[in-house]
Amino acid sequence: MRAVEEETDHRAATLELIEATRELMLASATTEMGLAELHSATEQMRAITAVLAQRRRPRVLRGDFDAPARARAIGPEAGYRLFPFHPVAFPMEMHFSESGARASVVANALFEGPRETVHGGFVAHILDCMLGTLMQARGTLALTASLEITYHRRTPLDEPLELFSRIVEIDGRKTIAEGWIEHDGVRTAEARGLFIALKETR
Ligand SMILES: CCCCCCCCCCCCCC(=O)SCCNC(=O)CCNC(=O)[C@H](O)C(C)(C)COP(=O)(O)OP(=O)(O)OC[C@H]1O[C@@H](n2cnc3c(N)ncnc32)[C@H](O)[C@@H]1OP(=O)(O)O
Repeated sequence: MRAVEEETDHRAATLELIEATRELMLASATTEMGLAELHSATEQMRAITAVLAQRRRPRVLRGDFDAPARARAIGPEAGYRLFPFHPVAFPMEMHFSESGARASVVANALFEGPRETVHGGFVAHILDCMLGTLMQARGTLALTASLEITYHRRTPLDEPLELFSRIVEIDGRKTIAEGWIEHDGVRTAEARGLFIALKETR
């Protein structure tokens, strides 16, 4: 067991490590350096992996469940970063109002599907995050029961994207939420999700 202060330092250091990992993933996937640099970088990366893998936890670190609700209580000026410890999750920071949420993102080359376009699976991931985290910010522990995505037009890479979500209807344990992505003020994709509040408490 680590002491509380050490734990805080360890999480902060892990955040930096994950940020560096994201940068490494993008650089690796897009580098045009020569053979010698590629072989050397591969060797160095394997050495780093060997060090880190000596002691591992079974799962990726998670944030505190109540953190989005705390950000919502402060207001839209407070940002909540999703999955900061997860290099594969789409990096985004949400801002909550009384009725909804928004975020501003840019999708880089790692998220490409069709040429110059965000992969449809990542579009769904982004929108599920916008809806699901809004539920979480409202203090509801719920799972996505269904998620319908409509792809109106291509969502471009390397361009500013605006994300939105809001609650449409609440009926007992069932909540319908919707979200959308805008580029240059035009909707590229929309989502409508059904969320079921779990019976069990956390
Ligand atoms: C790439 C890297 C990623 C990093 C990611 C980090 C992840 C972080 C994670 C963040 C999370 C992000 C979000 C995620 O990714 S959530 C993950 C994806 N979702 C799941 O895995 C959910 C799987 N499903 C279930 O567990 C159960 O089916 C649930 C819990 C949803 C309901 O089972 P439960 O036994 O509790 O409920 P019930 O049967 O008593 O039904 C209750 C009511 O609901 C109605 N109903 C139920 N289902 C449907 C349906 N499909 N359409 C229409 N209606 C439906 C049903 O008719 C009834 O209505 P009524 O008769 O009362 O009127």
